Amino acid sequence: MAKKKKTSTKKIIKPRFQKTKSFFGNQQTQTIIGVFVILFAIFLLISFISYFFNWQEDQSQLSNFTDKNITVKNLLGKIGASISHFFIYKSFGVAALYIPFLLFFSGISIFLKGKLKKIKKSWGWGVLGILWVSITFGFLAYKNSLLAGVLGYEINLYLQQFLGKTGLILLLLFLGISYLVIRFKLTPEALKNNFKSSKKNSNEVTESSLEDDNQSIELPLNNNQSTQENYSTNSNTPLEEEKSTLNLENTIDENVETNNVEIAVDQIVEENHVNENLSDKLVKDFGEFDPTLELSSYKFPTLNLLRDYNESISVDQAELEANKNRIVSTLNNYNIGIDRIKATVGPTVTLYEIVPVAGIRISKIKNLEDDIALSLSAMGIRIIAPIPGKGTIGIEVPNKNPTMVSMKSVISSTKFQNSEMELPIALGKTISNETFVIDLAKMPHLLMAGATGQGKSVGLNAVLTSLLYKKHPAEVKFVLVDPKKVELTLFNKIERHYLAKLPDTEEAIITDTTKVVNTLNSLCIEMDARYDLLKIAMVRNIKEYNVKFKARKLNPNDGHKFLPYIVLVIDEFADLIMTAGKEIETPIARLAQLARAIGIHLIVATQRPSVNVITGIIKANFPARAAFRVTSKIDSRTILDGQGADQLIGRGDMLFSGGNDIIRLQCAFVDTPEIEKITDFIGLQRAYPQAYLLPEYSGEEVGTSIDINISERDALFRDAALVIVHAQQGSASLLQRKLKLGYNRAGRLIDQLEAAGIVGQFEGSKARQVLIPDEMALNQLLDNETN
Ligand SMILES: Nc1ncnc2c1ncn2[C@@H]1O[C@H](COP(=O)(O)OP(=O)(O)OP(=O)(O)O)[C@@H](O)[C@H]1O
Repeated sequence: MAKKKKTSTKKIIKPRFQKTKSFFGNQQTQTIIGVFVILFAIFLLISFISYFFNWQEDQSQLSNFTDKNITVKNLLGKIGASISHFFIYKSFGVAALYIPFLLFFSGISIFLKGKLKKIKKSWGWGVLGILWVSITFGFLAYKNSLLAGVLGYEINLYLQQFLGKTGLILLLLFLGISYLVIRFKLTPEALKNNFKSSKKNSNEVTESSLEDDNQSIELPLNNNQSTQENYSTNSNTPLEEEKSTLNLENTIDENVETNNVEIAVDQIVEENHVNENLSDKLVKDFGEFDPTLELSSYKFPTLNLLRDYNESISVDQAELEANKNRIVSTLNNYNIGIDRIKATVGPTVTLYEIVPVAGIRISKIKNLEDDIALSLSAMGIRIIAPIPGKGTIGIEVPNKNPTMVSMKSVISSTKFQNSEMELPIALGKTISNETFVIDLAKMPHLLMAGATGQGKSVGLNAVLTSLLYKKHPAEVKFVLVDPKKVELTLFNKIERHYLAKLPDTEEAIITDTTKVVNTLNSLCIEMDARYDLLKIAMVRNIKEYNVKFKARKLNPNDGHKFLPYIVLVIDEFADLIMTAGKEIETPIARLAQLARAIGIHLIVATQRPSVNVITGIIKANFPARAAFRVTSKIDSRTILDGQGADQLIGRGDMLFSGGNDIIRLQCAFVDTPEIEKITDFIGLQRAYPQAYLLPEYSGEEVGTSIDINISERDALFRDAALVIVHAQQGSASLLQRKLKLGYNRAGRLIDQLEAAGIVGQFEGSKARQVLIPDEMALNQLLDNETN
């Protein structure tokens, strides 16, 4: 609970704070502020110094600050005199001189983009020091008004009242010593060590000067006498002196014999060491890695690009009353008594929450759904029995005058604006008129279904718009698949900002089935590559990886890079499955199963949510489903695992299931002109040199070579041959249908069959001739080949 409260306060403060932060974080602003502070410090220093010489004469003039006839002697005029008077005379006395120095170093620090923390620290200590000096002078030199300053003197008097003079002396001593100990780490040990090291330094100086005096010592083998002298300078007691002399004599004797042999000693190479971990140093020097830097001047689309609609929900009291009466009387007809009834008016539907009298079975009301709908003579009635989390029964009845939910209203909601989700999507509004925001990164894939004209494309646009309003081009990339070739074309304008594509392709938006297969396989390669990067970085998901990369803990020379999220949007999925079958389903299923951790998320929309389109394996990996109106209960069950989507009223009325509960929403409406404005706004800004490039996938071309090696034949070659021979018809579409293959693969198989001499040559629109009469002949041919 407490935690919740905390986040909500944070949410309110953040946007304004972020603006200020980015203003001050701006390099130009920092330079200007830095220069200003440095010059102001110099201004203060000059005026302070000048004040010490002229204060008595200037002081009397200050009361007439605005009088033109009155002049002051301070080098920096009336303002200089006034400021100095305030800081020196009225406040801290001579200690105020430290203020310009503090300002000067702060200015330098800001100018050189130093750390704010350091500046704060030096000010903290500086102000304490100034106070201490001022109070101490207030106590010791109270007669000199410039030494102490009024403030220092007054504090000193105040403290004297409580502590007496001796007490104050002791307190000042204690504070002064504590200051030195904490600020400059001045402990007795430190002083002792300092003293020792300075003594040692002076010894070293003496020794080295000795060496300088007696250069022959460099070659001890030739000059015994001086060596002895040199060593003995280090001995302390006479005994030690004697020992060392003895030892030396021995060595010297040996050396005398060998003194002609030269010895070359390799220089000892000292390894370099650093005091700071490299990544910490990099972060300190350059700050955290900022992925948005390349497009640092990028501006997010503004809210005024979105249209305003008249959106205030009007509550029609008469309509509410009439519906209530009809509900009560219908239920009474079936002997269901009602205890209480409450209405919540939403944008498209009104929820009537009913508390039945004790003893009524909920299933009884649920079974009467159609009868109630009939008696209310309205489509779109949905009965929720019971409402999860409440003991009531809900009946949703469409409003006579539904209200449109504009994209602007959901994008501008604080719920969306303050959301700290990875991939926030404002889908629409709930029945209680709250903006409904979901995190695509958590879902992690979304399946959208709805009959034609019920709002799917608008829904997809709402998803993309949400991401464009919240994510920088460096953070998210879209792969758009649009077989209809019309829905997503406008997004072409933001290709170099937000889209990803295969290398060597012209259009980023994919409309062709072959390219879809290649792109899906390329995404699988990207997925595997990302998993490798995650493994090397020893992190579990893209979020942790990017945090580590930003903290400069991953070296770009090892292949590490900032990983943007990739959102794959497929419109008209049914079309693709029908034309390319397994070739599409396999990579989709693979991506859906594995891609969540590495930041690839799928949004798949289909008109036909039938089981051969949304297969078990796809369904199992898409826990989040959005259903617009569908035409049958079966379709509703396929998409939502429950009915209800067939009861919706269309035009963006939708049910969303995030895994458990099903929520009724009115999808936000965004029109083509609005999308055009947004994409224009983004598209006209500076962009990356090209779209984000996906890894190359070398899908084989159709029918390139007839000379196909037996070992390179498709695994389904024999099955395909059988199909063709049985049907006596050499067509690729037959293979597609019978073997559930994609167009490409079927085409490749036909080529292989031609190379094997099973079918004849390509004859335009006619099916190819089949050259093998029956299965036996086929077996014979294939067996001969292997022998
Ligand atoms: N959220 C909404 N609010 C209000 N009206 C909507 C909403 N969504 C869709 N509509 C209306 O329904 C029409 C059709 O919507 P849309 O083009 O999204 O349908 P669709 O499901 O994509 O159809 P198709 O599958 O044929 O492309 C829109 O032109 C608009 O008038």
